[in-house]
Amino acid sequence: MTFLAIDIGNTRLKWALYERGAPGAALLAQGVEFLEHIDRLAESDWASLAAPDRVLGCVVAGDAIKQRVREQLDIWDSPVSWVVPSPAEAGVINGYDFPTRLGADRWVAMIGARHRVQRTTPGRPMVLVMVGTAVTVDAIDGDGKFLGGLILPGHGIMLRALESGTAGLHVPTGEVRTFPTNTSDALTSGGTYAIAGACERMIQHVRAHCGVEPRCLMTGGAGWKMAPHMSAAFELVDSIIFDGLLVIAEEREAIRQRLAAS
Ligand SMILES: Nc1ncnc2c1ncn2[C@@H]1O[C@H](COP(=O)(O)OP(=O)(O)O)[C@@H](O)[C@H]1O
Ligand SMILES: CC(C)(COP(=O)(O)O)[C@@H](O)C(=O)NCCC(=O)O
Ligand SMILES: [K+]
Repeated sequence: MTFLAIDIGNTRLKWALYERGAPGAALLAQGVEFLEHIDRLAESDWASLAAPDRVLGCVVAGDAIKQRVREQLDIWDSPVSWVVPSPAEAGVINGYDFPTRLGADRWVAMIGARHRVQRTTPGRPMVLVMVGTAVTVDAIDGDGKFLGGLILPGHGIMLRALESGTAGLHVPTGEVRTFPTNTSDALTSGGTYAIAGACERMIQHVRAHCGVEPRCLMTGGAGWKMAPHMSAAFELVDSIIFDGLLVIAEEREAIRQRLAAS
């Protein structure tokens, strides 16, 4: 039962093919495509893959992009589903005012992260940071309840906003410095520490609310840029969204089999 997991963000599509749809399954192939190039997946990366038995995706890039990916998936007859955030799934309770309005990537990542935390430090609250096009900083308590989260601009959006709103900030990328002494370093450091500061605040909020030190996990395409500059110890786990899709796939298959047997 091979399983294709797909994560479509606002910048890139990430995919991973597993031997089966369950946590710990062997990874058979994976790839990344910028959204500009997704229309060639069927004739490039996916052309050499055998049809997966199941496909599960999460998408936050909008309906037009989703439709273009559906067309690429048409090379196979595989059943395709997309995750829609619900009030509760796979051990996570959705605290959003309107649960379906939560980003599907955040929901799936929280499920993946919760399972990782439960395996090793059960009952620990956590702070989950995703550094992609945007940055999200989400809090989950010890019972698996999503308390709420922050959304802020990612590095690229922050820089473009500053460039377009000013006359004097068109400069090359700089370095992260404690005391930046040129415009490039000031911009790069400002963005990095804005994100780091938001994470620190959320850690304080969770600590105060739960009375326990949270576990801190980080993922996303730009996570490696942020990780060295965090003051708390963050575990960088690239696969959190795929881990969440594997957990959801396994749960849904178990439910399907129970229904079929009854
Ligand atoms: N080698 C790289 N290729 C693409 N993006 C990168 C790379 N290194 C860092 N990034 C950063 O990662 C972000 C994309 O991360 P990703 O998690 O794929 O975002 P999204 O899920 O929003 O599509 C880009 O906005 C960019 O800032
Ligand atoms: C916050 C996001 C834009 C992050 O997207 P990304 O950076 O992964 O492309 C996405 O999760 C989203 O569109 N969320 C819907 C709104 C919400 O979560 O409240
Ligand atoms: K994402």
